Amino acid sequence: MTETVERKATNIHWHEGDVTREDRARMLGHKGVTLWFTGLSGSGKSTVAVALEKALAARGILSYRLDGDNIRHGINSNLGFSAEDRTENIRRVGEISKLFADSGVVVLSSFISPYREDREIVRRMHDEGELPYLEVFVDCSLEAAESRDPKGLYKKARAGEIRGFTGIDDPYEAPTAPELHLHTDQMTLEEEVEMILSNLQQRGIIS
Ligand SMILES: Nc1ncnc2c1ncn2[C@@H]1O[C@H](COP(=O)(O)OS(=O)(=O)O)[C@@H](OP(=O)(O)O)[C@H]1O
Ligand SMILES: Nc1ncnc2c1ncn2[C@@H]1O[C@H](COP(=O)(O)OP(=O)(O)O)[C@@H](O)[C@H]1O
Repeated sequence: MTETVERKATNIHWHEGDVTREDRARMLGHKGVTLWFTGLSGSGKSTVAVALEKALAARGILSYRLDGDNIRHGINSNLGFSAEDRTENIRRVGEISKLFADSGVVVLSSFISPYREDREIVRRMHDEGELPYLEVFVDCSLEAAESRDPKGLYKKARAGEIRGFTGIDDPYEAPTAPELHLHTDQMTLEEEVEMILSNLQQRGIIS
């Protein structure tokens, strides 16, 4: 099991159930998987996840979105944007994604997740749990993301009102071997959704 932080509890034991992951997949008619959308703010992570969720629902496939902004309102409301907090954010949402994927859901996790090592830890968590994990690089030039600026955050970052903003004065380490690579400044949203759906079909995750 991946130990990414020191475990404080002792005398704890894993408890197996009688209903298996395969049983759950049979009930749902598809397997669980985590699709991990990584990219700059404004690259299109949330937009693609929302459109994909809709397309999956139309096919009777249960998916669930985990989104940086939303998760930071709740379970991760005690985390900011320092490197340490971003790492802890990704560790927690990695574990949450793994639980959802184990339950049989198609998990759509959208987080900037700027550090390669943090993303690799999430991948390893899934590998060790024998759960499919697909990294989706939502790729877009900084210029395009900044010109979209859907929340006005780049403007604030340029004005010095936000410090440590990814792409401006904080790093983004691009994936080197993502399973899927979307160029959202060159493709349409429909093409992006279609590309993901056909990849999931090819892998036998959905029919
Ligand atoms: N300093 C700084 N850097 C980057 N992003 C910032 C920052 N401050 C606030 N925001 C808003 O927080 C959203 C990113 O949260 P994430 O949980 O995805 O970030 S991370 O993965 O921990 O890096 C991000 O959402 P998206 O624009 O959807 O990516 C922003 O809305
Ligand atoms: N091909 C595309 N794919 C995804 N988003 C696009 C595309 N073209 C334009 N956009 C726009 O880019 C913006 C992306 O914002 P958002 O999805 O919130 O990004 P992120 O979640 O990565 O911060 C939206 O306003 C969206 O309409």
